[in-house]
Amino acid sequence: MRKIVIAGNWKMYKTRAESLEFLQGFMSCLTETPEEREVVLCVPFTSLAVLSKNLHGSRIRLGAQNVHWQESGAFTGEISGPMLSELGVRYVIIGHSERRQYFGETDETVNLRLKAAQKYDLIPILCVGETKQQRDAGETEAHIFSQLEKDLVGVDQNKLVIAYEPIWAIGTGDTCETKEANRVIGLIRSKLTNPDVPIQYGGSVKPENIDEVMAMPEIDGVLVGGASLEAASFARIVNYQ
Ligand SMILES: O=C(CO)COP(=O)(O)O
Repeated sequence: MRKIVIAGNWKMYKTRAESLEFLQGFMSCLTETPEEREVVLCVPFTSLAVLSKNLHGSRIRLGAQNVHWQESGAFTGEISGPMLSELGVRYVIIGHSERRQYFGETDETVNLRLKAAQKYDLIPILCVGETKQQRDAGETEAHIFSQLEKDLVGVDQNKLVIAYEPIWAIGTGDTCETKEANRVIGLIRSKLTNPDVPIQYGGSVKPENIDEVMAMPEIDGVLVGGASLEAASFARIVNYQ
């Protein structure tokens, strides 16, 4: 059976104090959530330590938003697998479209980061997705298949989550039609050697559309940006019907 993974991607939001405040509110809303749903908070590096300390004994998992492929070295501004593992981090987002677009991340570096994450016992959440231009040109499938082919070379599909995030649906309020997201995710699954890899949908997921998204048979969870920043809103998403 495929695992359900509901993850928040806080991006570059929340100070340490704001993170702690969120956690207190969020934990009080989580009591009813079915145990089999994995709940993950992918937070800025500066909030990892304080959340790790306060998550002790909780079923919420901690996630980071990037990891370098070397164990240590002269790589200013980067973070390594052992640094994250030591803090109790279990998941790490890799290849988010914002990293690919603004920070020169390529399929080659994404591949290196995926393998490094697994080496240090972190479960990577690999993000793939097309631009509006690619969609309009009918290139959605070709683009995503090319990303998967390059990104997944040598990656263990037993320790992996994939997020389908159409770039045009991120932060725009313009959600991909749930049936279309379900179709693309089915295509992604057809390219994997392990059909049980959880595949999430990401892009303008909010309390108003979560039930419809999660009713789709191919969708195994969500990667949520803006709506994960507020405790009640993310709790409603985690507690989908
Ligand atoms: O990029 C995203 C999650 O990684 C999606 O962001 P939004 O939910 O704000 O559209």
